[in-house]
Amino acid sequence: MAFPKKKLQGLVAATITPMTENGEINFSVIGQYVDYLVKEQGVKNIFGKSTLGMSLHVSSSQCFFFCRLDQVIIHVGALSLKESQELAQHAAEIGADGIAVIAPFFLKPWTKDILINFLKEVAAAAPALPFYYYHIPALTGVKIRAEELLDGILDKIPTFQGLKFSDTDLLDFGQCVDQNRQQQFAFLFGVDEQLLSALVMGATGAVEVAVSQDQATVLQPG
Ligand SMILES: CC(=O)N[C@@H]([C@@H](O)[C@H](O)[C@H](O)CO)[C@@H](O)CC(=O)C(=O)O
Repeated sequence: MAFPKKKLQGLVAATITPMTENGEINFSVIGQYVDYLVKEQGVKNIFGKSTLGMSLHVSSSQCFFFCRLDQVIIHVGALSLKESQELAQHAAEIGADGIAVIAPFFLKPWTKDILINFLKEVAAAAPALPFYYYHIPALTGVKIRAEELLDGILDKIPTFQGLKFSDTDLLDFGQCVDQNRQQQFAFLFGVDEQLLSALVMGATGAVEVAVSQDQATVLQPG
């Protein structure tokens, strides 16, 4: 498959994970939630199993399937490589448009090569899907600069298509953009407070929260 596929740009909504009072995923309200995102907020792209959706704290081997959207990117990061690969395969099976992965965050990769090898193995599990690296050092504790990671990344991960950059280091972000102008990468910014600056620097889009806490509460059952 030739990459890039459809370039991911503009608003990409990070989604919540609706829960029942018993702590189970509430699949029954997902249709209503998607209606809200599409009709009320004009959302066309989503980032599922996001940080906002507390994906790493929700027990589920299943990805949600959202239809009626242009692109659905599913986060498949996990501490175990095998689990991450299974989630990547599952995302491919249910028709996701791309997968994203954070760095493993307990026993951390301490060099770029170790991190790249982990990401490469996950990407290889879903070879037809565009791959995005989700850079969020404040939560993973993995401080390898995104600019360093992107250097030569296509040689290692041919499906690499972009970066979700959730860090306040705008120098790093700017270098990622500047040093990859020849590529068709998506640069999605994830720190709401710095979005304007990031857009000026060349962000192609943003992963943002498209639902307030009040609205999220409305989606919970009685
Ligand atoms: C990592 C994170 O949670 N980012 C938030 C921001 O709204 C973020 O909470 C805010 O900018 C921090 O002040 C959103 O962009 C949603 C998001 O990117 C995600 O859930 O992955």
